[in-house]
Amino acid sequence: MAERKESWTSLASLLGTLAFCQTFLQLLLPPELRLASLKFLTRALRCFSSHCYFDVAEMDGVNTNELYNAVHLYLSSFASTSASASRLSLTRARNSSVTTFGLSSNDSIADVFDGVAVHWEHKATQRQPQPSSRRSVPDEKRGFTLRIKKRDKDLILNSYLDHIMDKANDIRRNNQERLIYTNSRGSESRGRPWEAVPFKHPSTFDTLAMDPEKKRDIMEDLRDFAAGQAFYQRTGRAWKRGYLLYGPPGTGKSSMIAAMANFLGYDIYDLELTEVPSNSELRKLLMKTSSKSIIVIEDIDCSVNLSNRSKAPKAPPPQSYSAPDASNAASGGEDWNNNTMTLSGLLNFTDGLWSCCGSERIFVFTTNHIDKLDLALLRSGRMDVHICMSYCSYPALKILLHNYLGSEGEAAASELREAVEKAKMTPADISEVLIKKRRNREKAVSELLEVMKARAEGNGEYGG
Ligand SMILES: Nc1ncnc2c1ncn2[C@@H]1O[C@H](COP(=O)(O)OP(=O)(O)OP(=O)(O)O)[C@@H](O)[C@H]1O
Ligand SMILES: [Mg+2]
Repeated sequence: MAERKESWTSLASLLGTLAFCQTFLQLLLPPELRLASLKFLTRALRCFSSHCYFDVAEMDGVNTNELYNAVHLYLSSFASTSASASRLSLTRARNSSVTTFGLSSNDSIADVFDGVAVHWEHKATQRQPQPSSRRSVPDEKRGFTLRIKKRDKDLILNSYLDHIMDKANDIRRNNQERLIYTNSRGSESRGRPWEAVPFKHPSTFDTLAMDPEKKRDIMEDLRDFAAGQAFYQRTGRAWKRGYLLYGPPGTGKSSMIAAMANFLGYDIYDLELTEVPSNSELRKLLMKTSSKSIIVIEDIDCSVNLSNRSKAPKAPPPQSYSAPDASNAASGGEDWNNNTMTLSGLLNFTDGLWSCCGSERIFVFTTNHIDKLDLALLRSGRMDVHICMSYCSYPALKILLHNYLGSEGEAAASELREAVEKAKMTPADISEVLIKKRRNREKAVSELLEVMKARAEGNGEYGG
C-alpha cells in the first residue's frame, strides 16, 4: 500500500515537473522551437497517462473516411440529450425529413459502451490553401479524437467501432426516405441500371386488412429475418428470403410489399422483367442492388414466358437441358442461353451463387394465377414463404372499417360477418364502397351490407 502511494507521489511530481518545463521552455525558447518542444512534452506526458487517444480524420488521403461519417451520425443520436455536449451543429441531408445533431468544433461528448467510459472530442482547424490540388477538399480539417483507458483498448477496437458502424447505418436508413427503384431497357448503357424515386406508400401492417394471426406470423418472420445475421452465418445460408404472394386482384399483394418495406425500412427494387433482355442483364441488375432491400417481381406469370422453357427462342444443347423437372434451373446451374431471359436465369438470380452478392435481401414474387407457375418456382425451398391473399374475411373487414370509418361496425357485427363471408369480395372492392360513404358511418355500413348481399346473391349464396 505504502509502495503504491509512493509511486503515485512520484508520478504526480514527474507530471508537475513536466508541466513546469513546458511553461519554462515556452518562455525561453524562440517561437520556431516552441511548437516542437510542445509536441515533445505532450508525447512525454501521454507516455505516463493511463489513457490512449485515437484520431479519426474526416479525410483519408483524398478519400472520405467512412468511420468519421459513422462516428458523426452515431454521436448525433444522443448528442441532443447529452449533458456533456454544449454546442451542436444541425444538418439535414438530401432526401431526408430529419434534422441531425452534430458536435460543433472543439466540443466533446462522453459515451459508455459495455460499461466502459469513452470520450469523444470534435476538432476542426482551418486547412492551408492548396492551389495545386485538383480535387476539392473541405476548407476545414476535421476529425474526432477518441480518448479511452489503455486497458479498454481491445474492447473498443474490436467491438465499439463495429457497433458505431452498425448504428450509423441504421440511423442513415431511418433518416432517409425509402426509395423505389425500377429498371428500363437501355438504362444500363446510360450508366444507371436502376432509376430511383422516393417511396412514400402509406401502407403499413396496421392498415393492411388480413387475418391478424397471419399478419403477426409474417411480421415475426420478417423481424427474425432482419435480426438473423448470426443465424444465417452459422447455418451457412445466404442471408435472403423469398416470399410468393398469390391471390385475386385487389386482395392487397402490392399493399403487403409496401407494408413490408415500411416495416423493415428497406428500399424496393421493382424489377420489370419485360425490360430485361437477357440473363446476363438480369445478373448485372442484381449486382447493382443494395443490401437491406426488397426485390419485387410483380405478376410473375405474365411478365415473360417463363413457364415453358422449351419454347425459348434457341434450344439448348440436349446434354445440358433436363426438362421437365427443371433440375438444371433448380440446382442454380449455369443458364444455357445468355441472349434471352429464361426461368433458369431467373432462378439463378434468386437462388444461385449470384443471389448472394450483397446480403439481407428479400425477394417477393406476386401472381394472380399460382396454377400457371412453373413447378420449379413452387418447389419446396424455392420461395421460403407462400402467402395466400384472399377475399375479405370478417377480421379483415373490421380492419377496413376501422381504417375508413374509425369504428368496427359493432352494431351490425353479426350481419356484417355473415354477409362478408358469403360475398367473396376483395378488400379493394370493399374499400371502394367505404371511401365513397366514409362521411356518414351508419350509411356506409348499410350501403356496404347491401352491396355485399347483392354480391352474395350473385354468387348464389342468398338465393331461394
Ligand atoms: N388487404 C388489404 N388491406 C388494405 N387495403 C387493401 C387490401 N387489399 C387491397 N386494398 C386496397 O385496394 C387497393 C389495391 O390493392 P393492391 O394493389 O394491394 O392489390 P393487389 O393484390 O396487388 O392487386 P393486383 O393483383 O391487381 O396487383 C389498395 O390500394 C388498397 O387501398
Ligand atoms: Mg399488385
